[in-house]
Formats: sequence, C-alpha cells, structure tokens
Amino acid sequence: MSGVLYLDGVSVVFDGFKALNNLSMIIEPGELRAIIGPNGAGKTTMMDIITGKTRPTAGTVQFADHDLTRLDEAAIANLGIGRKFQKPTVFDALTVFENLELALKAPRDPWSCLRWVLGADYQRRIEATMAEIGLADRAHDRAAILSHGQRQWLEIGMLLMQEPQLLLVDEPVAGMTDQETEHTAALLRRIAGQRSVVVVEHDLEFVRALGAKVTVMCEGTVLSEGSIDHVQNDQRVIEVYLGR
Ligand SMILES: Nc1ncnc2c1ncn2[C@@H]1O[C@H](COP(=O)(O)OP(=O)(O)OP(=O)(O)O)[C@@H](O)[C@H]1O
Repeated sequence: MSGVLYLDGVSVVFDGFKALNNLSMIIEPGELRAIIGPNGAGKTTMMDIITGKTRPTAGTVQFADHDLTRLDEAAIANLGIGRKFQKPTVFDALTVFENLELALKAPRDPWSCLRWVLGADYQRRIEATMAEIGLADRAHDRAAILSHGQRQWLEIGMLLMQEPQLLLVDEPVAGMTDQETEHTAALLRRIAGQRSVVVVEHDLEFVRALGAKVTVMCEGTVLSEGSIDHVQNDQRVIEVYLGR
C-alpha cells in the first residue's frame, strides 16, 4: 500500500513570479485525485515539485515520511513515484509485450536483475498488465500501429510494471475518442486503490467519470476542493475557470 503524499505551504518562485503560492494538499494512500485549474495555475509545477524536477522555494513535500525536497529525481523515482507525461514515450519498433518487458527490466533497485532470473513470474506480470490496460489481444503488435489511446494505455502499463506507489498522470485523455476516454477513466479507477493516482486534466466529463475528489488550483494554490458537483457549483471556481 502506498504512503501519504503531503504538501504543506509549498511555494516556488521563478524570477520573482510565484508559480506555487503556499500550496497545501494531502493525497491519501490509494486515493485517486483529479487536479483541475486554468492555464498557468501551477499544476505542472506541482508535479515537478513532487518528482524533484523543480525545488520548492519554501514548504514541505513528503511522501511516506520521506522528505522529497532532499532527494534527486532518480531517488524519488526509486521511492516508487512514477509520472506519465502527456506525450507517450513508447517504443514504436517494439511490440506491446516487448515494451512492457523493457519497462520491467529498467532497474529500480539492485535486486531487480536478480529477480529477472525468475522469468515465469515476470511473464505472468506482463500478461496481467496487458489484461489490465486492455491490450491482451495486441501483445505481439508493434506499438507503431496502436491507436493514440492504446499508446497512452501502453505507457500507463509500462509505469505499472515499475510497481509505483504514486502515479502522476498529465492530461491522459487529450486527443482521445469518447470511448477511449471512458476506458481510461475506468483504467485509472481500477489502478488506484493499490497505489495513489493523481490526474491533471482539463476534460471535465472525464474528471466526472473518475468519480474522485477534485482539487481546483488557481494562481499556485488550492481554490476549492471536493466532489465534482461541489467544485462545479463553487462560485469562485465558476468565476476563474468554468465560466470563462
Ligand atoms: N521554469 C519556469 N520559469 C519561469 N516561469 C515558469 C517556469 N515554469 C512555469 N512557469 C510559470 O509558472 C506558472 C505556472 O505554470 P504551470 O505550467 O505549472 O501551470 P499549469 O497549471 O500546469 O498550466 P497548463 O494548464 O497550461 O499546463 C505559469 O505562469 C508559467 O509561465
């Protein structure tokens, strides 16, 4: 089970501009959380802080009692924090199975090579992941011929092979068909629970389908938090985001 992600009073200043301004947030173990907010609200910067890409100017960032502000990106990844960027980075020339196999081989700890010897276990894990992401029948197809949505799911699968405790997902449904969007919501709902999943997304239909608590960010801090119905009816949210 994953640990608590704890951000308290986090600020980031770029050349005098506060990209994050006293941001506080708690993501519970196994929680699925949606983050929405206008362009420039600081959503990407928040992800950058969690993964160690950007250092906070002030504040506390902890995951499972580890102080993330003291760790570099590799150490944070090794703690089990995975990030999916908007653009998938799957290997076109490799099959679905091979992409997942490659993700598995990327060592997370010194024991991973040793564990690799236990091949049958890994074969089962790859098969389970292919079933989870809905690509079991595409195992031997090259990634190049997958649809946009399927490539996104494959990348989520590659991250799952690394057994993350916390998964950060950036705009997963941009460019997807309605059906792919529904599939993605169901996938993220399923994979949360065993790990925490934080999803940044602008598509509010998709956010509703996630059925998760929503955090609305604006000007580097939390503007509103609660169910999708709660935030959609919050006058401040309507003014700065929804009403525009
Ligand atoms: N490295 C940087 N140097 C200077 N300013 C930056 C840097 N990174 C981000 N910013 C600024 O910080 C603010 C927050 O940006 P951020 O990308 O986190 O917002 P966002 O909520 O992810 O927006 P979007 O929805 O458009 O992706 C923006 O005004 C951006 O221009």
